[in-house]
Amino acid sequence: MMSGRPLSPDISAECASEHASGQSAHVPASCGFPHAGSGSVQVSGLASTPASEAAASGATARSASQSISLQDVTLARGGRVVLSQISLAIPQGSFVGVLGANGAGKTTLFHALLGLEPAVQGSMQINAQPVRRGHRSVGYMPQMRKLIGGQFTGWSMVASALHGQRWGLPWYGRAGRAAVDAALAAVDAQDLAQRPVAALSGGERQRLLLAQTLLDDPSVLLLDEPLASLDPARMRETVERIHTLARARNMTVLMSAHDINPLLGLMDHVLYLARGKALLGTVDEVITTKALTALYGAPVDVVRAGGRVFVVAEGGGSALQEHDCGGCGAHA
Ligand SMILES: Nc1ncnc2c1ncn2[C@@H]1O[C@H](COP(=O)(O)OP(=O)(O)OP(=O)(O)O)[C@@H](O)[C@H]1O
Repeated sequence: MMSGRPLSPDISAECASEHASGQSAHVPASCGFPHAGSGSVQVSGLASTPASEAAASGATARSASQSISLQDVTLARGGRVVLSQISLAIPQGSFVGVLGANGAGKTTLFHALLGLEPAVQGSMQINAQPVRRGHRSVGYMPQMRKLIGGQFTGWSMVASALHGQRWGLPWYGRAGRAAVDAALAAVDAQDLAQRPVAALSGGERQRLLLAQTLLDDPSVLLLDEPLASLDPARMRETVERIHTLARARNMTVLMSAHDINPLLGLMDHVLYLARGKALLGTVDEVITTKALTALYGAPVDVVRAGGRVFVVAEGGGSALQEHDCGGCGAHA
């Protein structure tokens, strides 16, 4: 078994030199290199098919019940391939944890599904329609959330996502106001409506941000690290809240995270990104030493202890980094 020393805070230099040298056997799993690769895609479960099989069988992975489907999709940022020839299908109503080290491509994937980053190749559908920008059935909580300052109240902050204006002033109308009230109620945040956002805790702000994503009653929610900055108890509470909402509304949720543990028992599936590839399946299918070693192309150990899961790279260091979790210990 491999030791679990915490990751070096400055792993980027180590990753860069390993990558430049072309060595793969000892590349720390946490590097998550953008990888032009051979196009091999490892996807399991969920009616997902390796790209080659899909092509051979003529399967298109499209059906009305599929919420998100990707066929042979390659995504790049800044001219570098981040995800290569990914094919997968996620049924409506699935609660999916999107995992991967820094730079693995979680945000890139979300941006692509939002129509913000066109695919280099391949096709993407949401609700059987080609992905396009401004899809109202897709709710999105971005990773970098600037603190809204001043005396903005919780209600105003949620309402600001409605984009209503009249005579240069915010104008939401009766339906808009009702939508804001309903969204606040959905996340149990009515008590935050009249409080200044600047005076709210991180967890309370997260509830308001979640309320914003619900305004258009989306069928798909993309949540980019919604657990960042939360303490472990708040993390679990947040995941449970989102899970309950998703089940009640039959929403598909993709939630990126650096720690799988707050999601355990609630996720239907894990989408694990590494080295330009994706592995989709249940926790028991994906979070295994064999599956992750194959995905990373380097030895990775999955350790289960005390009801928690730890993914440890060879030579120590967690394959996934903790996020704002000082002293949590190395875990996936
Ligand atoms: N605007 C950009 N221009 C060029 N490259 C980018 C840009 N944004 C991201 N990248 C690169 O694309 C790769 C994937 O980044 P992405 O943000 O999707 O990763 P991530 O899995 O969300 O990482 P993290 O967990 O750190 O948020 C990284 O190598 C990153 O440096």
